[in-house]
Amino acid sequence: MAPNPLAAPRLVIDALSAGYGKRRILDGLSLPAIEGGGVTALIGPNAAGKTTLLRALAGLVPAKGSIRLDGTELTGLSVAGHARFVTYMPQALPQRVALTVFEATLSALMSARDETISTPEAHARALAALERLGIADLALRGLDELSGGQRQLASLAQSIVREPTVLLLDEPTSALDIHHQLRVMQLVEELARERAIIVVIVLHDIAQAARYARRIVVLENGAIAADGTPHEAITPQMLARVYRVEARVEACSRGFLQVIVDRAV
Ligand SMILES: Nc1ncnc2c1ncn2[C@@H]1O[C@H](COP(=O)(O)OP(=O)(O)OP(=O)(O)O)[C@@H](O)[C@H]1O
Repeated sequence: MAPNPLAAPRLVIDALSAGYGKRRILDGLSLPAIEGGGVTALIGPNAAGKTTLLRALAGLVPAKGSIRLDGTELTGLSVAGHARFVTYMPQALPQRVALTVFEATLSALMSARDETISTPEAHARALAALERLGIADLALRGLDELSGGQRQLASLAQSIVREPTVLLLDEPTSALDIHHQLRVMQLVEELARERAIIVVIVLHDIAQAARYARRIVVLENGAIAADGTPHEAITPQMLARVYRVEARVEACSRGFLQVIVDRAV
């Protein structure tokens, strides 16, 4: 059964195991449904398994167990089968290929669609994606001529233009200055609400995760260490246990949650 486009989609992960060769990184991981309409941030220390989880959701590492998007079981589908529903933006910046930013965005759109789409409409959508990210001025520049941050924005344009039901973003702001970090986070949050899609985003900036995500999932050693609203998940106790830092969690004058780290322990 195809996902119902009228209702916010639900992604249910049940007893998911995934890894590399014989090495299991996720071992029977289950999560209450991730719902569309808001951002879910996936945080946790280095090597916790965050990328592995996103890659398993995108069908890019072998996985056992169940990943259900509404009525559709994703495990067992081919990479192309996953791509009908899920778009994954990897942490590594895209290869230096000889396409312009516009051509790469257009090509990402065309490769994601089952049905045909008229050329003017495809062009309009590609341009709209670049405009939303504030990089329309880069449309005719070659991908191989861009700075690291510009390449990250171009890569993000290729992900959002596909209009997936599930958007998985692995540290999409790691190369960006503070203006572009906030711009991207605002856009991602708007897209989740406007299109009622599922967005799962891996972030290392805990305060940014708290500000833009509706739900925070903390991963540690391939298992869930905390899961809830930012206030529920981000606590001094969690930071001490999972990140091994002594930290205070306080609201700033505008009510945004701040993490003040005093020392590593
Ligand atoms: N291609 C691979 N082959 C073998 N092991 C891998 C591979 N990719 C990752 N791993 C291992 O899987 C574990 C989890 O890695 P993963 O990249 O999922 O962590 P992460 O939470 O995303 O980390 P980081 O925050 O450092 O990016 C690590 O121990 C890592 O060494």
